[in-house]
Amino acid sequence: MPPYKQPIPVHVTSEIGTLKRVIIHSPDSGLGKVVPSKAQDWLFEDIVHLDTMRKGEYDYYIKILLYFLDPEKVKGKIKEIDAAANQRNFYKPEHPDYFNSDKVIDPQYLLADILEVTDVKMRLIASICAVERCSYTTQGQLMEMEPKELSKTLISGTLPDKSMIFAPIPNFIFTRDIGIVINDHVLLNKPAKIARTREALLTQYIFYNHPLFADLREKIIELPESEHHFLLPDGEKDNKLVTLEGGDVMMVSANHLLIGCSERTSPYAANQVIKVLFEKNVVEKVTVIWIPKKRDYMHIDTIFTQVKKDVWVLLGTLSKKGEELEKRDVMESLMDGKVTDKLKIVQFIKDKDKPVHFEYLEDLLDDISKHDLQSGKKTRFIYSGNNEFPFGVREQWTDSCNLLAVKEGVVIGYDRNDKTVEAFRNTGFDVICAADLLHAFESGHLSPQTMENTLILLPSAELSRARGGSHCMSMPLFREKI
Ligand SMILES: NC(=[NH2+])NCCC[C@H](N)C(=O)O
Repeated sequence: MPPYKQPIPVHVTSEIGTLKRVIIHSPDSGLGKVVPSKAQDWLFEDIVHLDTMRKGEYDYYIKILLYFLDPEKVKGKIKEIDAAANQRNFYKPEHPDYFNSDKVIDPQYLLADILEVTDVKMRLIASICAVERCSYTTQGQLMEMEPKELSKTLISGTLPDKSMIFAPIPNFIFTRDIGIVINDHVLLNKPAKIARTREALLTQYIFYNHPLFADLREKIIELPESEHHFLLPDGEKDNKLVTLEGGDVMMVSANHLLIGCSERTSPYAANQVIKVLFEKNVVEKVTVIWIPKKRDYMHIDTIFTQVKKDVWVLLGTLSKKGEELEKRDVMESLMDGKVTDKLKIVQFIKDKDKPVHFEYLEDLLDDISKHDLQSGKKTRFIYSGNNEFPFGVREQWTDSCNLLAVKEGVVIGYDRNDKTVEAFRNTGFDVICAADLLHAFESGHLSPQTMENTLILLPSAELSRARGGSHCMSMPLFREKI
């Protein structure tokens, strides 16, 4: 069997252990089909320029991930890969020159693999056509397609002749939200928004059918709906909704999972997750964080992420810091409308009746650093926008708090969040932009193994308009233990 077909280990016990395998999805043509009248429904606030997003931004993300996770694919080859004559073929999952890594994995590639099996192909086409309300003729047409082309079509919604048969799924680049690895289990998502339904369906088929995940089948967790949910009158349905997206789930240490209750993840789903995980003995502790149901904070990973055992980046206005500032200067808050939306944080421990309450986000994060991760150091907090009004909220909106750790202390973020970058520098971090980092890797001045305490800046004018950062654009499958 070629390496891509052998089962791979799947295991994540933290947010910061050295990243070894990850699922990402390069912006497909569907992102270039978003129209203003649909942008809100499809969860975009703006129209992105696809070419710039790919060449000028996302391709850097891929090269950096490959340098850290699968260096042979890129080391010494960057010039060649990006030569105009090669037309970005290295980045196209359907092309023979595709980088084809089993460490940095695109679901489009996996989907093409599983569509080789006729039974899977038939069932998936039927399911998608039911959801997308396609005609019987369209189903037949899809059945005739080659797996690689079909995979592209099922994602982008566009046939090879460029006609559109259903809506794109432009948020598929945010692979964080499709599923989450919790120790050696994977929890599949139940998206809250219709725009993300097809992503969940494709992911379900990939995890249940691709040979890479053959050893994982018994460990896939799907959340059941509440019993007899279909009998509930409309008014009562809301309380029993089971919706959950990966941006609200964080594996902070082997025994401890965080779940956000947000615009996207319902309390009922959080309850189901806790039940299943405790029953299966997957974790001992689950902390639920209620955040305001607002577009700006769609998931908890838009409010905070982890950088090192003892360092976190977070939004000040929702934290202790925010409240301290408010108390200090009432007038300022009256003038600028800065209001602290208080979070509610409750921790459940297996076999203990009484949950533990945390007043502030910093208290919880400090507890994780000191007790779960044994950092042995004073916990440090880096605030979005350096906590200066109005930069904290401005930069949070462009994902200053949504960083992906490729190893402990080395994180990828966006280049546009100047004040947050300044805050990183003040905390002793090096800051380097993606292009300079690649030069330094190619010339041998830096190496992924020796780098530490660094914020890597990704160009982000287009990517940030899709409302997600590098944390959202990654679904870690394997991280080394810390
Ligand atoms: N984990 C995340 N924060 N994901 C961001 C998803 C952004 C996407 N446009 C949406 O609204 O769904």
